[in-house]
Amino acid sequence: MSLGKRIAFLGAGNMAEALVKGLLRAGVAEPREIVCSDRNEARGPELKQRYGVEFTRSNREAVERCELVVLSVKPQVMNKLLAEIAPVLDDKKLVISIAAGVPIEAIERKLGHGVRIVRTMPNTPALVGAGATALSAGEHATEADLAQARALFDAIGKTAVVDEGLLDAVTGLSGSGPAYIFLIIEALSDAGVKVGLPRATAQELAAQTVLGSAKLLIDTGEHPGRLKDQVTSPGGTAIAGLHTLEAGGLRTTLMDAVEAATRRSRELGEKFLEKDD
Ligand SMILES: NC(=O)C1=CN([C@@H]2O[C@H](COP(=O)(O)OP(=O)(O)OC[C@H]3O[C@@H](n4cnc5c(N)ncnc54)[C@H](O)[C@@H]3O)[C@@H](O)[C@H]2O)C=CC1
Ligand SMILES: O=C(O)[C@@H]1CCC=N1
Repeated sequence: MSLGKRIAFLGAGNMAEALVKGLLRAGVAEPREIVCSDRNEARGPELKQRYGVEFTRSNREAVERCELVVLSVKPQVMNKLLAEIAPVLDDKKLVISIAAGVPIEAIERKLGHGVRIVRTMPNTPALVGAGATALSAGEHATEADLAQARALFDAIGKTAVVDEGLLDAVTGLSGSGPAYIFLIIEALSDAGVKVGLPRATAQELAAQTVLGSAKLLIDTGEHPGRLKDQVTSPGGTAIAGLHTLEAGGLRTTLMDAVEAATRRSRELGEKFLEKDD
């Protein structure tokens, strides 16, 4: 059922579109309750045609028409956006940021103190109702604000409330994680082709194996190591494959990747704080 709130998306790119589609799919918002704004005019007809949502090139107009305001531009243009919308934002509106790295304090400073902010880090599988989002409330956001923001993201996947200091780590793991997993699926598909499978079959088997393994882990609550052991017969095929992955340093590589992305999220935040234009 619709939450009965009008939601503005300021910056209607990839992540905003994933959220819009996920929210409509879940039925928590009606198309007429969603107002997207983007400086790229071409997004208007695309989004209207795909989802029937409202579109404007004016960020201010989108803010004025909505109770919930989602900040969904890149961190690099956030300061400009905040300066533009500050005059039309008051404490009656709830601001939800999805931007990597941008600290709540910096948004509060730009928008004026007292503004109610929930900072989040979603991911693109929200588009199909399988997102993973972490949320953190700003100083002036109430319990009800956090619950409201959480209800939006609960409709399109799983949520967790964390301290703001952990959001860079979330960005490194689940925010950026779909990119790692798509790379892995692409690599497994290539591998399937290398050992003789047709491309389409290889990709279908690779994707279903990732989906099925995640579902098995979540549904059973088993430790991943135990589930791995169940695939691994003595002297069999899986242990031969695992040996090669260990020799190639897959675990370390994944840890390094999450660490690098976390670091980058922190850097984006620091740059944002330095650049107060
Ligand atoms: N793509 C992803 O997987 C995720 C992205 N995010 C965050 O979401 C935000 C958006 O990322 P994407 O959607 O990937 O980027 P994107 O580049 O696809 O979308 C950004 C949109 O903002 C528009 N834009 C730029 N300046 C604007 C302005 N002044 N006013 C209005 N619109 C403006 C651009 O035309 C573009 O359509 C970023 O802050 C990113 O950190 C968070 C989680 C995951
Ligand atoms: O690459 C990025 O900056 C965004 C944030 C999380 C995923 N993509």
